Amino acid sequence: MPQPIYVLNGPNLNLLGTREPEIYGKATLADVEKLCTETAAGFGLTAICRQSNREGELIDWIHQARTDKAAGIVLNAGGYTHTSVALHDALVGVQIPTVEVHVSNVFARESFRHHSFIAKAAFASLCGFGIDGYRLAIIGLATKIGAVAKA
Ligand SMILES: O=C1C[C@@](O)(C(=O)O)C[C@@H](O)[C@@H]1O
Repeated sequence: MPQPIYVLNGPNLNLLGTREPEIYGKATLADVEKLCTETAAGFGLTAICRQSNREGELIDWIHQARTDKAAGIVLNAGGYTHTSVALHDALVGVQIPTVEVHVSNVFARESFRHHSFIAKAAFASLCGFGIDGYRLAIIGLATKIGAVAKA
């Protein structure tokens, strides 16, 4: 079985496509997950895609990623980005290379979005590329872990 990477989306990202489309665009979570699955496959990786509106469930999946020997995590923690010490601690606890992603450019928005508890536990952060940020995150993660693009 190809090596797994976890793609985790947090609260309200199930509403992508209908939620504030002027900020988040019109693509849906299903579009995000398809993009991630295809991009990961291009590097011989399997994207395990999950979304939850609950902090504890996201933490459980971060722990699960270690059990599954995941090669990496792509995480859009949504609003928990700006509040969750517990998600930060989970990422530090599992020591799996992580990329933080945001659909919107959080630094061009309200000041309460300018701080991320995830960033300190991630090796890279991407924001403002729309859903293409997930594709870019997987390419960067693949490079970091030495996964080779399939011909
Ligand atoms: O829910 C979200 C989505 C978000 O993570 C993004 O993808 O742009 C940015 C967060 O500030 C916000 O709470």
